Amino acid sequence: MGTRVLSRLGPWCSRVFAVECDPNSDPVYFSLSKKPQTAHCSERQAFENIFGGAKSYSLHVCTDERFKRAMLYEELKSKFIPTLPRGCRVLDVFSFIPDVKNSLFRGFLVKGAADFPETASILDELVRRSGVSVCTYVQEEDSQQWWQHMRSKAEDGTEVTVDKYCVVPAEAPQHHPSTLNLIGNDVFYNVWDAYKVMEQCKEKMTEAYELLELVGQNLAQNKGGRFPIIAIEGLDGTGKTTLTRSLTAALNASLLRSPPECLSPWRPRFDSEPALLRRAFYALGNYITASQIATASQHAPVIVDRYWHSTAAYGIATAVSGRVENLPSPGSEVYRWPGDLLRPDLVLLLTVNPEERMRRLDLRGEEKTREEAELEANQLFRTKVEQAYKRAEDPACVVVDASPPPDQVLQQVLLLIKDKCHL
Ligand SMILES: Nc1ncnc2c1ncn2[C@@H]1O[C@H](COP(=O)(O)OP(=O)(O)O)[C@@H](O)[C@H]1O
Ligand SMILES: Nc1ccn([C@@H]2O[C@H](COP(=O)(O)OP(=O)(O)O)[C@@H](O)[C@H]2O)c(=O)n1
Repeated sequence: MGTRVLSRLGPWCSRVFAVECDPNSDPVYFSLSKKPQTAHCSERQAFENIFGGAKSYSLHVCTDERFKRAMLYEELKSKFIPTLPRGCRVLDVFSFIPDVKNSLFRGFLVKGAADFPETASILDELVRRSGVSVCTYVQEEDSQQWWQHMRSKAEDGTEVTVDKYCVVPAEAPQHHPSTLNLIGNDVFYNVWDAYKVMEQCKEKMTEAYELLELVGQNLAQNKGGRFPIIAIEGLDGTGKTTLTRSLTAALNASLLRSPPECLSPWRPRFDSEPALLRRAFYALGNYITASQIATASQHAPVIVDRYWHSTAAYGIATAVSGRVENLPSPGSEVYRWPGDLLRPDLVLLLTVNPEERMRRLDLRGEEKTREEAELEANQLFRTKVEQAYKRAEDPACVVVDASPPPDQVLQQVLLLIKDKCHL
């Protein structure tokens, strides 16, 4: 178990736990105590709901190395969880120290596992894995209290219960736990932070190696020319491609995109990697696009189809679970622009209502990225992406109603550009 982590981030028993049962309501929060404490009836009911009538398990990825943490989490999610019998219910569980950045460990609560003996043996196997801790939740009959047993393997291979704590109710923290690790895991605020992530997999992935080479060649030039730079943002299907094309013709501009064309062949590969790598890929793509913008803006206005705000808005909305209210509040540092990335002069956020967006996507009928497919199925996620866009600062997004016909949207945008960029 991650002793180094626990010494840096405090002992296990000082952590708070959050179990998410339903994305539309608050998680159930609990902490640990050596001494039993009496819980109110409603709190006992909440524990009953999350742990169920029989023994439950929780798995926590406990390492402060972000790369290892991302890989282990993905492995549990994609390889281990699908092997559980259908009758088991799996809930997301967080363990964290309130208000301490980067203290979040993600994991899973497996409910109903005791009904399937084979599940217990699979979970037992995980006790041996470095970076993963396994706990069981047991209700003591006489006291009706739930106890968390933290398990490990002794050196001779026999299983031992290392520690045992009473599960007690905890207050909801001020900020949702899923916001604690955003910086440096889901959003990168300088090129080197994303670069370091990519470096960790360059031995195993030739795509990562080649991407790093490209970034290295494109970093020198990062100052805009004398022509304005206009980024067009919005959810898929809001009309970005249509508008960027007509705008480029109307302004005699250069059209660029993020990720840039040169990264297109590697995109499917990174889209199927764990979130940390996927985010690092898109973050680095912005720096390559920035270098192309720097050159192009010396000769003509530049239109960019998606840029940094897409990377940040999708990254934040994917990582922050549950309700829109769980997003970091407006003004939070997560909505800032990276200091080392070429800034656009104007960012336009295209918005249309969900029905119209769906109608347009159906008409287009193309293949979608996995993230876009999830987005389509999930109205809550879409709302979070749009909210994150709207909270971006310096430059903020100027919201454009993109529901009128294409030509009207173009005229509206041309007026905006004339006003803001004096073109
Ligand atoms: N203003 C508009 N009114 C009606 N349909 C539109 C409009 N803009 C785009 N479309 C259509 O909607 C679909 C999605 O537009 P597209 O430009 O590809 O969006 P995005 O690049 O944002 O995913 C396309 O079939 C396009 O022809
Ligand atoms: N600059 C960018 C562009 C895309 N993306 C990611 O790419 C996905 C959307 O890209 P896309 O190419 O499907 O979008 P459209 O250009 O089709 O609207 C989102 O899921 C984002 O996570 C990003 O992170 N940063």
